[in-house]
Amino acid sequence: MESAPQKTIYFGTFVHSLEPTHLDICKNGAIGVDEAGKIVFVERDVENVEAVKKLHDWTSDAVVVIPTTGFFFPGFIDTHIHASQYPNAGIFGKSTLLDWLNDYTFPLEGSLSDLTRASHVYHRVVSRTLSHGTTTASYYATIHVPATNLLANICKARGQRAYIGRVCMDAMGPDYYRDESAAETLAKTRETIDYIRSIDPTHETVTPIITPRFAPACSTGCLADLGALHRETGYPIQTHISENVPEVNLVKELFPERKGYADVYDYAGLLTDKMILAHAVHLTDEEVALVKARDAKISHCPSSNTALTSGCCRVRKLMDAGIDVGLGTDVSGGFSASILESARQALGVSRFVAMTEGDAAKLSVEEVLYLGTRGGAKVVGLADQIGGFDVGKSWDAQMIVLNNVDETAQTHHELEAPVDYFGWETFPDLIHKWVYNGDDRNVGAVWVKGKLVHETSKSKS
Ligand SMILES: Nc1nc2[nH]cnc2c(=O)[nH]1
Ligand SMILES: [Zn+2]
Repeated sequence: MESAPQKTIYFGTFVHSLEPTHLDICKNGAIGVDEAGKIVFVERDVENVEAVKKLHDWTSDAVVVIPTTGFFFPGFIDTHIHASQYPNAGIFGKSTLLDWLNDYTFPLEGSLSDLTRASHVYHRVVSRTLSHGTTTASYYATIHVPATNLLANICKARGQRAYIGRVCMDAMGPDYYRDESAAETLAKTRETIDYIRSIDPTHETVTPIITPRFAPACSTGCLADLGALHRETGYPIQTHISENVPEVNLVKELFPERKGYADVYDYAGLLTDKMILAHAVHLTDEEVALVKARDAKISHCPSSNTALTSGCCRVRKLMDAGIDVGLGTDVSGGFSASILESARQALGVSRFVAMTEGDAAKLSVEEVLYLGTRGGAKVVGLADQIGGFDVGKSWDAQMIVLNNVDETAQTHHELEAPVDYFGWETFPDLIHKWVYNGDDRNVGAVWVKGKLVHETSKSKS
């Protein structure tokens, strides 16, 4: 469901990250958004909408007022998600990465050669991520060009900003699910790039992303070709790195001439400021320095790292090194399509690290919200457009509504949301309650570029 954007004032409390440790909470705010979905003013301590309209010579009557038990928040950015794996979310048993790929993942991905099945899966995952407030996602599809192109169509039609990656793998996987050669990998990747260019030439909504699955799944020639394609086209790249120990050892075996895992990508010309590296759990100090030197980005995927017992990522260390970090759900290594769940898991994992390495490792609620929004925007290369409520940025936002349990209140929002608001909490406390207890029932509406892309039926009034 979409509606055309019109000049609109969003009125009420808004919350967004300014820096990792600074969450800006503005009560009685007013944000003006133009027909192009751009934020044209941000006012604080506003008395009423009429005063704001007068101040800005605003002629449109469109106003969205947040319920008193809610706030506008930037849309979440999922920096790493496998759209094709969504049917397996929650199915992984006691497996670890390499056996999980063979036993659960390749068979499912292979089955999406069937376009009817792919259509079903991709519609559902886009609906689900939008309902969780994800306004931008960096997707992995499969090796199939038609199904990958279909994912691009669906994201474009639904209005979700998306990076669409055709998965490249010529050195791993069953016969029915692998590229026959590096030449085939390159040709099919170009096909998807051309298709996405044809449906969205300026990449307003969907953008191709070059997607070598991970080093062990790609021949040296394939990686080099994709590095050259990146240089030629300037399109971003996504892959996995140092997720679990057997995988790191496999890379040492397969690429003995390279100094390490990060060097495999660097040598191929893939470790650039447009690279999103998922996981980065077991990077050495030298690799952290190399990632920083190349300004490559990291997607932290805590749900997945715990589910597949891959390890505990030292996020504090990465942030302290000055690396841009965002959050990824990594469905279906991760069991949930919600970035709010990833934020919660990031809090938990950082506490496990703190139990052995000291309190400095602990992330705060403010920090994980930063990673899920402004941090994620840097990771996907859209820091100038999304991630916060600044003039000039796009209105990519979600309306968060809490459940008002004050029986004497005049206004009761109808959402049966799982975070109870008693009325005596401080606003920062409410945010903490939302992060630890909230889910998609708290998401009343979602906008991308000013366009309504999701609304829960009960929030319509
Ligand atoms: N979590 C995860 N790691 C990978 N490494 C290579 N492929 C995958 C994948 O699909 N998921
Ligand atoms: Zn992944």
